[in-house]
Amino acid sequence: MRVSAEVTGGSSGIGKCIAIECYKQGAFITLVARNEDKLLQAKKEIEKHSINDKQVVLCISVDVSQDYSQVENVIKQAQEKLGPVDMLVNCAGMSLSGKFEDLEVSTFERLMSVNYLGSVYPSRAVITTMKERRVGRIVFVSSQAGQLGLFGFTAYSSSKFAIRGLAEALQMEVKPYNIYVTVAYPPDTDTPGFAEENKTKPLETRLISETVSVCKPEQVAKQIVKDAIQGNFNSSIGSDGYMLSSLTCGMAPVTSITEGLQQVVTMGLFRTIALFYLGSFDSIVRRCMMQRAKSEIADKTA
Ligand SMILES: NC(=O)C1=CN([C@@H]2O[C@H](COP(=O)(O)OP(=O)(O)OC[C@H]3O[C@@H](n4cnc5c(N)ncnc54)[C@H](OP(=O)(O)O)[C@@H]3O)[C@@H](O)[C@H]2O)C=CC1
Ligand SMILES: CCCCCCCCCCCCCCCC(=O)[C@@H](N)CO
Repeated sequence: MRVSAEVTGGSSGIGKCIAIECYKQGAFITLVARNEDKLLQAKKEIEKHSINDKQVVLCISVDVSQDYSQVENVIKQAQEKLGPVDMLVNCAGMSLSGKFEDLEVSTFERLMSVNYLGSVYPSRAVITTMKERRVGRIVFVSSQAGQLGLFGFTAYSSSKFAIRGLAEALQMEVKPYNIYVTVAYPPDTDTPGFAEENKTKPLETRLISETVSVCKPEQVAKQIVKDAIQGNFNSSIGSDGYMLSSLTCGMAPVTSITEGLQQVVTMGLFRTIALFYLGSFDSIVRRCMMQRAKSEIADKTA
C-alpha cells in the first residue's frame, strides 16, 4: 500500500526533516513552500534516502497563507498525481519577536496569517477526502511558545496558541472518521528559521528561551512523525517538553489512560516547578530593564 504525506514548509528546517523521516518509511512526499530553488534543493536531498525506486517527491510552490482557492487547487492537483493525502503536516511558519510596542501591527497580521491561516487552508483542503476515506493524520506544528506566553512573543505566541484551539475542535469532529490530529510543541530548534529569528530577538527572549536547550531538527522530526503515526494528540520533546504538555493539558483530548493518569498525578508538582520558572523569568526581565537604565545613565553622563 502506498502512503502519501504532504508537508508544508517541507523545503527547510523541521519540515524538511519530517519529509525525510516519512520518505525513509516509504511514503510518497509532496513538499509545499514558496521558493522553488529551495524546494528543488530539498527534493534532491530527500531523494537520497529512498528505500525503493518507485518513491516520488513532488514540489508545489504556493504561499499557504494567501488565497484559499489557490491552495485548494494545487493540493487537488497534487492528489491527482500522488493519490489522496494520508498525512498532512502543517509546518510552514515563521517567527518574529520584539516588544509589543516595537512590533509593527502588520507583524501581528502576518504571523497570524502564516502560522494560523497557513495551517487552516491546507487542512481544510484535505479534510473532506480524508473523511470520505475514513483515514488520515493531520499534524500541526505549534511551539513551546504555544504553551506559554513569554517576553517578545506577543505576536508569535498568539499565532501558535490559535493552532491549539483549531486542533482541539477539529479532533473532536474527525475522531469518528478515524482521523487523528497531532499538535507538536518543539523547543528552540537549530534551523535556518531559528537563525533568522535570532537576528532580531530581544535579550530577554533569548535569556528566557535558554532555559531549554536547542534541539536538532532531525530529533524533533522523528518524534513528530512517531507521535503522528501513533495518533497521539500531543507531541513534545525532552523533560521540559513533557512537563509543559502535562501542565497545560487543559481540556485537550487524551490518547491513553496512562497519559491521563500521568497528567492527574503530576499536575500539582509541575505547577510548583512552573512557579519557580516564572519567578526566574520575571527576574530576567527586571535585570535586563535595570541594565538598560544603567547604561542609559552612563551614556548621558559620558
Ligand atoms: N526552529 C525553531 O526553533 C522552532 C520552530 N517551530 C515552528 O516549526 C515550523 C518550522 O520552523 P523552522 O524549520 O525553524 O523554519 P524554516 O524557516 O527553516 O522553514 C520554514 C519553511 O516554511 C516555508 N514557508 C514559510 N512561510 C511560508 C508560506 N507563507 N507559504 C508556504 N511556505 C512557507 C519555508 O519555505 P519558503 O520560505 O520558500 O516559503 C520553509 O520551507 C514553524 O512553524 C516554526 O514556527 C516551533 C518551535 C521551535
Ligand atoms: C513545569 C514547567 C516547565 C517550564 C519550562 C519552561 C521553558 C520555557 C522556554 C520557552 C522557550 C520557547 C521556545 C520557542 C521556540 C520557537 O518557537 C522559536 N524558536 C521559533 O523559531
